[in-house]
Amino acid sequence: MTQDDDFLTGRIARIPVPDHDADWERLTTQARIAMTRAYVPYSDYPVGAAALLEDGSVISGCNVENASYGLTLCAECTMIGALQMAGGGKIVAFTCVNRQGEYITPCGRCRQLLLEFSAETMHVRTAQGATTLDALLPQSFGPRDLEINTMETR
Ligand SMILES: O=c1ccn([C@H]2C[C@H](O)[C@@H](CO)O2)c(=O)[nH]1
Repeated sequence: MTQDDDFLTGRIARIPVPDHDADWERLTTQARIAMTRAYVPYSDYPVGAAALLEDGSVISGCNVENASYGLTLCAECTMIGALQMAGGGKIVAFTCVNRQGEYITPCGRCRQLLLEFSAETMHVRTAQGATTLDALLPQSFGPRDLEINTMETR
């Protein structure tokens, strides 16, 4: 097993925030793999999301649509559910891609979902490059305002 395989399966500790294109590329690979699991009979727009957690593990998700269109779960939603089911954790880096492998930025609701499980320095890779969740969701209201530690709630 190569170091890349270890990264993809979340078995090795990583630096807190990807500094290098190669680190983002590995995370994006996980998002692309997740995208292939999407259930998108209505939009035909598959999305995959992947997050690197503080402990070095990687969690991913795909969008899951519904005949009642508005009930669609974005890839970020299923990823956050998977994160909690896997024992919780804080996200230090996140990325999201479409079928073409292009970076897309999370919708408004999903920015708030991500905030709930974010490390304070959480970075997001967008088509414009790496940025912070704070930049995508300025003046936010989240668990830190309620002095809730997301790791202590389970
Ligand atoms: O960040 C995003 C943006 C869109 N979608 C999904 C929702 C819907 O299934 C499809 C088209 O909007 O893309 C996501 O999963 N994540």
